[in-house]
Amino acid sequence: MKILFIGGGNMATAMLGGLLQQGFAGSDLYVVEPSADKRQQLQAEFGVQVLAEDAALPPTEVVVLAVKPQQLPAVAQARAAELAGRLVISIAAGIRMADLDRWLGHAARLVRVMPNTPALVRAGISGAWLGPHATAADRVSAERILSSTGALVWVEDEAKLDAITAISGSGPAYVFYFMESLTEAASQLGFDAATARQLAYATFDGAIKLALASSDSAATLREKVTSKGGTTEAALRVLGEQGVQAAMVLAAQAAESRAAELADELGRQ
Ligand SMILES: NC(=O)C1=CN([C@@H]2O[C@H](COP(=O)(O)OP(=O)(O)OC[C@H]3O[C@@H](n4cnc5c(N)ncnc54)[C@H](O)[C@@H]3O)[C@@H](O)[C@H]2O)C=CC1
Ligand SMILES: O=C(O)[C@@H]1CCC=N1
Repeated sequence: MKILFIGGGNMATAMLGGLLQQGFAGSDLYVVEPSADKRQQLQAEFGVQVLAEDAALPPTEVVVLAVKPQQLPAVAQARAAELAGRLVISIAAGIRMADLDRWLGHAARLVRVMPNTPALVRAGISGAWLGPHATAADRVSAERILSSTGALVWVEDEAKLDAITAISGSGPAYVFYFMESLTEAASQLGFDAATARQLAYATFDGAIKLALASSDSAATLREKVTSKGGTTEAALRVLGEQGVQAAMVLAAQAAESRAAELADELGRQ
């Protein structure tokens, strides 16, 4: 299978790294990227075939649209004829199939995907939706490509990608926010910046490894830390009083609403 990426930024780099680790040959992977620096870097690091922005697209079975959402209308219109007949995988946030089809001027065999940045270290999770014109074979191809950067969850309708965006697409930022918050708490309890960071990061790392290795739920693991009348109970009481869990739910709902709004805004182009 030959795969062409349009856009050679962070997400394309993560996917290329994963594909090469999975056994794809650099000679079967192509990247269209306007930045000469990025092209040189991609070629040196991965041995992939690089092409300038206005180059004709080589014949590949799959094209991954990996430009920013705001760049996609122009890219889709410019590349419409060349994309006909190929499996198109779009990782652009907030670009709906109906709009992409309109810009292309034809119905694409599309798989829409919402990845996340831990893909950069092969620890991503992507949500994917199989468009109505894509085939069972397209689903297998997409699965092979997307699993190279981590786990994959299929959703049954396109709108569910907004919920995926709210949980795992934006989710790494929520985790980093909690990491920042625990680091700040450590600083306020008197540790220097390096020690505060070490204490907070190691705590997240250890807790996540423990949760993944354990058959206990997160709630049970939390209870196992919490001694009756002890320190954790005192801390969790404050988190409860401050409504942290309710705030998390509201935050994810806000992200989901914004995803739909963005798709409406971009779709007007
Ligand atoms: N960063 C994130 O957390 C997530 C990003 N995404 C999606 O992934 C897509 C790519 O995002 P990143 O890799 O973070 O962006 P990026 O900015 O790192 O990469 C985009 C690349 O496209 C190139 N480009 C611009 N115009 C082009 C053209 N006409 N033809 C070919 N290439 C062109 C740019 O030079 C740049 O290297 C976006 O649509 C974004 O919505 C999805 C989920 C999470
Ligand atoms: O913040 C955003 O809009 C994008 C989508 C998911 C992660 N970043």
